[in-house]
Amino acid sequence: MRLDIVTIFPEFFDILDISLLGKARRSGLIDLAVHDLRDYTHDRHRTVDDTPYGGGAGMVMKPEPWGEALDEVLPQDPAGQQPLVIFPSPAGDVFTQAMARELSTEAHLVFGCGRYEGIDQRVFEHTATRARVRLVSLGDYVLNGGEVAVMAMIEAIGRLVPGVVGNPESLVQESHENGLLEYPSYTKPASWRGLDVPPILLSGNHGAIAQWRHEQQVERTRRVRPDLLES
Ligand SMILES: COC(=O)COc1cccc(COC(=O)c2cn[nH]c2)c1
Repeated sequence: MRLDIVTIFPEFFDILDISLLGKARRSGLIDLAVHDLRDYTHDRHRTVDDTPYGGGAGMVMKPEPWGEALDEVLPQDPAGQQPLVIFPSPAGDVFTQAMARELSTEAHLVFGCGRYEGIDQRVFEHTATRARVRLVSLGDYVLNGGEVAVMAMIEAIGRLVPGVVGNPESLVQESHENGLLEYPSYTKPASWRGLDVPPILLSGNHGAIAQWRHEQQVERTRRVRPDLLES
């Protein structure tokens, strides 16, 4: 999988060189490139924003730098499948585990990190003439920019790319993988500060343990996220 990120804070993504994704990058499973939007400006101050037409507070990201950055990142002659360009936005489709699973099968993802009051609307319109474009929301709150959202999405997507996580089994019993929240987990010691591990987990009866864990998932989901039981 090829990942490109366009941002005015490229150093924000240095952390992707370590941990799981660092290993996936070194093994060639994931090919990541970060692009500084300011490298596509031509004035002395490397300006990426300007005042909004129609007035109002704040600044809007200029279309020209985005156009030139995406000229470089998007294939000129999209022979194969068109890349998918994702812009984090409060106005986007909500990011879910199902979306992460779907996106983990893409060959080429491009992430555009907005800042200020947003990106000039024509960037989305023009990019849609040469790639698939999707606005994606992490939730109903506002961040100062797309970088944090992109980091979260890359982690959620990257760990689903075959080979990135050592034991694929560990991806199954997870919150949201089977539509339910995960069961509570325990490890040694069997008793800690007067708190004991549920005896069923020490019984060695794997059928009963699986049943208990499923019951815990349903009970926790009903209590914390009843909306997940409706779908
Ligand atoms: C139309 O989209 C744009 O112009 C993108 O521009 C911006 C501007 C500021 C902040 C962000 C980051 O996204 C969020 O705040 C966000 C995503 N999920 N929940 C909150 C993006």
